[in-house]
Amino acid sequence: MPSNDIIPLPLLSTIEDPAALRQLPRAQLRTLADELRTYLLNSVAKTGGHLSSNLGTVELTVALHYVFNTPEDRVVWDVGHQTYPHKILTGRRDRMHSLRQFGGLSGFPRRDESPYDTFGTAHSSTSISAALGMALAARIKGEDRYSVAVIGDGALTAGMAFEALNNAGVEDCKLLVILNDNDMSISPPVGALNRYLAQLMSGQFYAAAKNVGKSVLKGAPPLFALAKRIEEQAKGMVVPATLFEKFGFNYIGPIDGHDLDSLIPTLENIKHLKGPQFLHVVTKKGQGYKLAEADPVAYHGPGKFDPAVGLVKSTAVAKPTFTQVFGQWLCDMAAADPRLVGITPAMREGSGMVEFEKRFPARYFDVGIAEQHAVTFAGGLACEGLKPVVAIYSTFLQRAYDQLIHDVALQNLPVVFALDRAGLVGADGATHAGAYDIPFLRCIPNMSIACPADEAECRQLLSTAFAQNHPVAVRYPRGSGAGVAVQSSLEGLPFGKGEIRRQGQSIAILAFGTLLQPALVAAEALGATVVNMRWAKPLDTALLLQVANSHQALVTVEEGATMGGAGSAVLEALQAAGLELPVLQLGLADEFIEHGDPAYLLQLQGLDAKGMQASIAQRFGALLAPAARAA
Ligand SMILES: Cc1ncc(C[n+]2csc(CCOP(=O)(O)OP(=O)(O)O)c2C)c(N)n1
Ligand SMILES: CC(=O)[C@@H](O)[C@H](O)COP(=O)(O)O
Ligand SMILES: [Mg+2]
Repeated sequence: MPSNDIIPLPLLSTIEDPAALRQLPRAQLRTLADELRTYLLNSVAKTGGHLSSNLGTVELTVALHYVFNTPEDRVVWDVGHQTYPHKILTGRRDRMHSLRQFGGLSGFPRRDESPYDTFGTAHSSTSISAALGMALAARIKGEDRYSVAVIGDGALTAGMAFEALNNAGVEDCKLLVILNDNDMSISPPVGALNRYLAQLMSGQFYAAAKNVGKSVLKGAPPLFALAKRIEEQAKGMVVPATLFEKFGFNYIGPIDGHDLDSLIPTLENIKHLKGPQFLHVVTKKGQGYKLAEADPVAYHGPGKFDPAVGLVKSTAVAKPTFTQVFGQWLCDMAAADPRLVGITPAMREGSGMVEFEKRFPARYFDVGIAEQHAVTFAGGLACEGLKPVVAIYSTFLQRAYDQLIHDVALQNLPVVFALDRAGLVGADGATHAGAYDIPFLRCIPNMSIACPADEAECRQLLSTAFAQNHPVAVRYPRGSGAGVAVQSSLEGLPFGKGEIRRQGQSIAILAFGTLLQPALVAAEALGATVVNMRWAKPLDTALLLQVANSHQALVTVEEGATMGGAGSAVLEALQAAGLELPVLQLGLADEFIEHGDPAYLLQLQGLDAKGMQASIAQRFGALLAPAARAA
């Protein structure tokens, strides 16, 4: 397929903002949506990004900006991974080539990027709460505008979405919740809600009302109101109210989310209704690009590809990622120990659990986007003598903090947390960075935190964690590491023990996790000692004190927030031992770190070998040998 530079996009190229879109005659919107889809596909093929969800929201985006007076009317996109069409129509078309790259457009809505991005999202299931806040603010301030939340069927499974529905259903405000139901999360959706939506869709008990509704929705508002009453009577007689009506919403749908002739009149009519409205829209993930329609999972977040060819499996022998190392360990340990159960909150692929599900279906639990539930559920399993492994991205564990404390740690339950995406993640940026887990975990009693330095240690420390009788988190980053060969043994490393990796003098670098590799390089130039600490909690205090007593200065290194992190733990331990020794803490600065190439971001944080060397030389230059000072 030719690139966007040479594909003629006569209509799309005239739309610099939604006001221009609203000037178009309705008859032209189909053409606009087609051009938008073409542009989107070509653009994401060049940058990589969340493709299939965006292909599925093209018509909905056109319809929303056409019918509503954005940005006066507020549209909040849940997760926000489906907002590329929205970005293209709201003045950012020409910057799509910079998507998810350093200094470029974010892959998610950002209030500082555009007034049309009404709320920052990326973690799911926040849209209804935020839109309700906006709707009630409008009511309080006497402003006449609509607030719209667009939420997917996957995101709707989270408790937070239901907390918001529960609150919204009794409020008299201009709130519209649009359920974008594509019958997919990242992987196939799970749970009873999904079954219920399928039932609604099957139309078995809703067909009559729906048909009445459909003709009504195309009519003028007064007619609509009349027919709505007929519809309600019909529903009252023959069908139970939907779940959403029980919550106090006026339920409308399901309607075809790719049919602008359904979407636009329906939305126009909804604008005249009073009270909270719930519109059920049915879309297809990957719509309009056959390969993505056939495999929406693979095209959920692909890298760059040629749209004419599609995704191609690389034949090069690649280093295994930490995720793969975890996935293999999980299967091996499950084969060895029947007590092991694996839990994922809707991240089967990302967390490396595809094979585990195939081999151990009875011990595999995808609980949906429900991190809080996942953690407490693990607690329950552990109470009964099972050994739960919760595979969860560091950033998403933030959701389940109280559950971690109250339901697991306080009861000292043996749950293993396989914390993937610890540290910087790259293209997803600040919302997804696993920057805070060491600080937020290490203050919890009973909790331990392992920080493997490479792939081999990752497997070993998972085994160590699994052998404990209390909660342990093993944190490892996105992608691959040093490429250290992983052994097939399930033997663990000693609990809470580090090791000296390089013996130097004057200065000792204490590395926590994968930054051990650049630390070794920096130490070579500086003549410094390097300690692979392995555990942020418990700290190997014996080793720490031994090193502290034999060096003049310490440097701590971690890919996580410096504030309150492993370096802080070292300071606390030194203080407790009454040792006064200068310590330089290297880690992520007290700022949100934007999207970009992870290696470049680490460099900007001074966490590559050169950066570490420079910081150490600057702070402790006087302690270095003259040759090292000059290097
Ligand atoms: C709290 C949280 N957990 C997990 C994720 C990862 N995640 C992003 S999109 C997604 C699936 C969302 O499904 P749905 O809302 O139906 O949108 P679709 O991808 O189908 O468009 C998941 C699990 C997240 N962003 N936030
Ligand atoms: C939107 C979202 O939360 C996920 O799709 C996320 O972007 C996946 O990240 P990984 O690519 O690291 O699995
Ligand atoms: Mg979905």
